[in-house]
Amino acid sequence: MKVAIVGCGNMGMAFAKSFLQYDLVKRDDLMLIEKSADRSEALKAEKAGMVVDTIGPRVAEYNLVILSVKPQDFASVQDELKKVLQPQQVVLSIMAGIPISLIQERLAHKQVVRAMPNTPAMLGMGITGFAAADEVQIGNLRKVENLINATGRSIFLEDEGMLDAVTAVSGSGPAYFYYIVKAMVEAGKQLGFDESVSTLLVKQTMLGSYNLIQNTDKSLDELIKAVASKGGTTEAALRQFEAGGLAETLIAGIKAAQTRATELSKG
Ligand SMILES: NC(=O)C1=CN([C@@H]2O[C@H](COP(=O)(O)OP(=O)(O)OC[C@H]3O[C@@H](n4cnc5c(N)ncnc54)[C@H](OP(=O)(O)O)[C@@H]3O)[C@@H](O)[C@H]2O)C=CC1
Ligand SMILES: O=C(O)[C@@H]1CCC=N1
Repeated sequence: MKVAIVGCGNMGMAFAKSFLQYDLVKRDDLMLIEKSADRSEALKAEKAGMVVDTIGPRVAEYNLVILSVKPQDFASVQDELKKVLQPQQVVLSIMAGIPISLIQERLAHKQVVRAMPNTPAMLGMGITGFAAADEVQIGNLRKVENLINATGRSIFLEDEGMLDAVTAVSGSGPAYFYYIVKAMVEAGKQLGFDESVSTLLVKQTMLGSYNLIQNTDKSLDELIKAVASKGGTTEAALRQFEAGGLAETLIAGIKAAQTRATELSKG
């Protein structure tokens, strides 16, 4: 399969590297289209594929074209892409917010898949929600799904409308996790640990707790209860979180991310 990637930043490269790692795409069959000169130099040094700075006629030779520029940059690629796209090609967009119908209209192209991955894709541990236009041939959809699965796990959504919710929950999710880790590390520092010790305490706690979630049949409430002894320390912390509306704030933040995804769809 020949794959062209338009915009080779964090996510474009996470995809490229996963495809190469699982040998789903050969280096010679990968075209990396990147505008930034610094980034292009770095990509050339990595020898991950052919690096070019603009969309040209050769893009027509690729089976799949991945759009991984920022949503705000879609306008800067749509006209050049429209000129070269062929009906049998598939476009896979990972741009937040922008709906399939708008991509189809701007590119005058029918076979469009839309996906929302997350940065753990860099380690092959991502989770991606994806949806497809009715016009995407089933064989093509399977091929795209296989490529996405090289970056981790995936969920096919019949209802494209839910992709903005995927964006809010798991697309942006890694940043929420880092934010909480950072606050816990800061708390450890304020309690007297130096940064490295505090970071070790928090990282190992997160790793162990994640594995407990994965390896138990207890619910999250039961897991919390198993830590929070009656009249003990955890209860004191949880009471403070409740008083500060921590859960409500997190939920409101995630809803704000969904609202922003919907705004991005309007360009
Ligand atoms: N980061 C994340 O966690 C996730 C991001 N996404 C989506 O993935 C997309 C990419 O995000 P991310 O990888 O973080 O962004 P990056 O900024 O890291 O990568 C985008 C790259 O595209 C380049 N670019 C911009 N315009 C063009 C152009 N006309 N031709 C070729 N290259 C161009 C940018 O260059 P320059 O910097 O010079 O503009 C940049 O290097 C976004 O649409 C985002 O919504 C989806 C899921 C998760
Ligand atoms: O913040 C963003 O807009 C992108 C989409 C999901 C994660 N990063």
